[in-house]
Amino acid sequence: MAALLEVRDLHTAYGLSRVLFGVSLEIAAGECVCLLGRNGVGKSTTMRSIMGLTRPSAGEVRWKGHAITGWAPHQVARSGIGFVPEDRRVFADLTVWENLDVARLVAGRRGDWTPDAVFDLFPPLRPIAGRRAGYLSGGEQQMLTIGRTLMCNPELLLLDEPSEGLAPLVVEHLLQQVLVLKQRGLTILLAEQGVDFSLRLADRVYVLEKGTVRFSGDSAELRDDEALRNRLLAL
Ligand SMILES: Nc1ncnc2c1ncn2[C@@H]1O[C@H](COP(=O)(O)OP(=O)(O)OP(=O)(O)O)[C@@H](O)[C@H]1O
Repeated sequence: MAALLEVRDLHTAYGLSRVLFGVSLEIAAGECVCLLGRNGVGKSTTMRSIMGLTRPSAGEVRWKGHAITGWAPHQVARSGIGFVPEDRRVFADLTVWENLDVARLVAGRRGDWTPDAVFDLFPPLRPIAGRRAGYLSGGEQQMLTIGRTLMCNPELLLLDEPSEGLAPLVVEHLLQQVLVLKQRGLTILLAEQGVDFSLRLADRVYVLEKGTVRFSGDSAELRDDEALRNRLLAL
């Protein structure tokens, strides 16, 4: 299995506060991989380190066989990695459609995604295309943030805690929509605390604990072994 993304022995700190202590992981093209683990174990920091938003102090990020460690976030994005951050940043004063169109203008990557294709994936956004994004619900904002990232035509999508703070029904819809992306062959790295959400989506998981990988394996292994799940995730 040739890795599309390879993270090798990543160490990252915020000032003097060390957060990652040698995280390594791999994702092959078309895979959906999940980073699982409790609050504060370093899932977001791993994603931020991949994106170049927080510079690792040691280790390497390789994308399609090339080292991209230390690249600026816009260079990483232009190389084909899209990031949907935890805090769902939308341009509140722009309409839904404008939020999507802006992404197309800055993307600099050719591909199939258009606002119309995003509305096909997320039908609830179509009737509110003219509404300012600041007035959307949490679920609509999450769809828009994912849609905006898709407009940059990524080959790998990093999704940070997409289900956080959303009602169960909204999470279920979101899960179906991410499954569609997976079925279309998009490679996905997901960070989640929601174990059910993750295990239904992911092919493989990495469980993080205090900035290290405590377990890696097939999702089915965790799904079928309650004792292992309890031990790793202390549910
Ligand atoms: N900008 C920052 N400055 C200082 N410390 C930070 C910063 N961002 C995160 N941290 C700390 O780094 C640690 C790991 O945080 P991180 O967000 O990567 O964890 P996480 O597993 O994604 O959890 P969460 O679900 O809370 O996002 C935490 O102790 C957090 O307080």
